[in-house]
Amino acid sequence: MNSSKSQPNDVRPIIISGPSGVGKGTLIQMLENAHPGTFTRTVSHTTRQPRDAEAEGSTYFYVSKPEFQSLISQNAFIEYTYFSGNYYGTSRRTVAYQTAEGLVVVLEIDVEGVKQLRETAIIDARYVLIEPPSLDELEARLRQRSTKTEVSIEKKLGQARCELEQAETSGLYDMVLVNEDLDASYKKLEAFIWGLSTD
Ligand SMILES: Nc1ncnc2c1ncn2[C@@H]1O[C@H](COP(=O)(O)OP(=O)(O)OP(=O)(O)O)[C@@H](O)[C@H]1O
Repeated sequence: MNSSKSQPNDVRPIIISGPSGVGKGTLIQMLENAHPGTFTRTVSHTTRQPRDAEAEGSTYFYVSKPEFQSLISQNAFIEYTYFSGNYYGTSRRTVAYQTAEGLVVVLEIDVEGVKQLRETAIIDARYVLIEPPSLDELEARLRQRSTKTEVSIEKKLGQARCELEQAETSGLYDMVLVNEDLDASYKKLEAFIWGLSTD
């Protein structure tokens, strides 16, 4: 594509969802590699302690629990979650700053999160669902990628079934992409972002 230098006309954040192992990270990395300076992932806020080599503002913004809770009450997050004893959230302001700098923010948000965003209209974004060609293929990708135990692969497949059923709610996504052939999927995603037809 000839757009490697030009920014898309539509710079609204791109929200990507889909089950674990479907290829979200792979496709996002391909976008970043092909269009340096166009896309950015967002930096989340967290209450967990920084690990070695993690820097404030590049891996996370580190805040205390009371600070995080105060931000929640100010409606500062597009979405947030409490996981393993800590909060994690995506701040509206961070996304707005990145967008104002001319970057297209790419966010990975699960189907439940997307439902909430659509209901509250808290962010003006474009929503993409990545689906596997089949659950068997998803299982193959999860196995190929990981050293995880049988239990955790079964768990991910169970979650995938639920997520895909939920995602069928009409109107939730602007684009549904079945990630069968990776290069073909990438081209469709790129064309969608640049508002080009793939017919
Ligand atoms: N179209 C494709 N065909 C075959 N393999 C693929 C395809 N897309 C991605 N993969 C492979 O599937 C595996 C899972 O991909 P990836 O890690 O990008 O998934 P993900 O959706 O980001 O998962 P998670 O949400 O768990 O981070 C990787 O090994 C990747 O190389």
